[in-house]
Amino acid sequence: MADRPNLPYTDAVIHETQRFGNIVPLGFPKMASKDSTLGGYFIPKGTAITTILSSVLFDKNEWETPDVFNPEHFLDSEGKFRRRDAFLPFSAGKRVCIGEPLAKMQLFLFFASLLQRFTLTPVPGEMPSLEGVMGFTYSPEEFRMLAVPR
Ligand code: HEM
Repeated sequence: MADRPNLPYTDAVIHETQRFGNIVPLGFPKMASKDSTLGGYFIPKGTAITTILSSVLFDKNEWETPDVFNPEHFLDSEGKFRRRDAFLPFSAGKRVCIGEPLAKMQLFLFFASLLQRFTLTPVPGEMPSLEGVMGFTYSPEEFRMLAVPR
């Protein structure tokens, strides 16, 4: 496992953006290949199943402020990055996202470089909506923002 990048707050903001952004709320449908029991529920062979990652990314028992964008979810009392078991935007288990390491590396490199060069702010009077658009993925409504060179 690679070391964590040495910018804990940036790292925490990116993780919180992934948690709050919840861009793959429903997984790809699967089918139980044999009779199984999961969490006390009997699942007969042939049952169609999908994950609902929103249920864990916004779980009130896991997150201090599940419905608020709060990078502190990923910081300990000394400001160091802390992993959270409920951070599962790439799902988990056998069918976990195969692109997770690549996506994480790119998100960090892209946003760290962007934020080193620009200050991003909303256009005055045009606060972006937090309501997303549901399709195959959950994406933000179109919005404008200002990128001011630092
Ligand atoms: C922020 C970026 C990404 C997110 C949030 C994401 C999320 C996910 C999730 C939740 C799944 C599991 C879906 C399910 O079966 O329930 C998945 C599967 C998958 N992802 Fe990603 N993904 C991302 C980027 C990528 C990238 C960059 C690649 C390829 C380079 C990739 C390739 C795949 C593939 C091939 C699967 C299917 C794996 C399997 O069923 O065995 N993803 N992704």
